[in-house]
Amino acid sequence: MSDAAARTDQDRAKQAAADAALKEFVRDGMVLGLGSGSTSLRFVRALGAAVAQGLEVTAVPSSTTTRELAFELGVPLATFAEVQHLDLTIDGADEVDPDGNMLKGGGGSLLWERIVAGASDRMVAMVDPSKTVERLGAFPLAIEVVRFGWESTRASLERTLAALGHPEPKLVLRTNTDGSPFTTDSGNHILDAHLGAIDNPLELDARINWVPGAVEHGLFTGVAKAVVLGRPDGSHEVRDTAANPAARALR
Ligand SMILES: O=C(CO)[C@H](O)[C@H](O)COP(=O)(O)O
Repeated sequence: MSDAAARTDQDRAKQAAADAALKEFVRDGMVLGLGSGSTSLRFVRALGAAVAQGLEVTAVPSSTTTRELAFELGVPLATFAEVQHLDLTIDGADEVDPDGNMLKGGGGSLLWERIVAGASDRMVAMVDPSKTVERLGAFPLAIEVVRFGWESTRASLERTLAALGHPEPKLVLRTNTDGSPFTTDSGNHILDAHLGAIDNPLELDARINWVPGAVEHGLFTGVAKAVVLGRPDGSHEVRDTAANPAARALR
């Protein structure tokens, strides 16, 4: 299959996941968290259409890009100054394992995504088949770091990752197309850790945030309570991941 055909298939699958997430999980009166990334933007467009037809929801976006699109589409928005408790967050993911543990942050919005998901009763992930994996880690693990001393933070992270069984981890400063460092909505940088495979997601999740200067990372263990898998033919499947052992261990 050509790259273009694969992309089209992936686009259709993302659309199927976004449409299904809206239909299966969103109800009148909900306060919603909106994710970031292309699948989430598809969800926001579907949500905007539903709002135009009378659906009543309020939403808290997890990035400036998502906020701008939702605003443009007339989705009623709120900030955390107005609401602190959300019913449901719907977001995309870069990888998801059979327990529902995820790698996120490909779009660089992991910190706000984590805050929005953390304020929600329930988080549901939308994925296409290319995102489902037996073991996380082929996709780089995004680690958001404050700009001050990021080089030293990288060295500390390398030591931590090595101690956790990832010898000589490669941590790459994320850049824009012009080569300048990528900056998140919170003004931080991102280091992408190329680990290859993550055998111990729960331990890694707990340990990375101990490193001074590391603000957040893209390993979301036990966060997704369900995963909506969209397929190129427009069908979908909902996987219940609420029984994730990581979710139990975190409580
Ligand atoms: O975590 C994210 C952004 O920080 C996205 O949800 C993730 O990268 C998936 O993106 P897409 O839907 O474009 O494949």
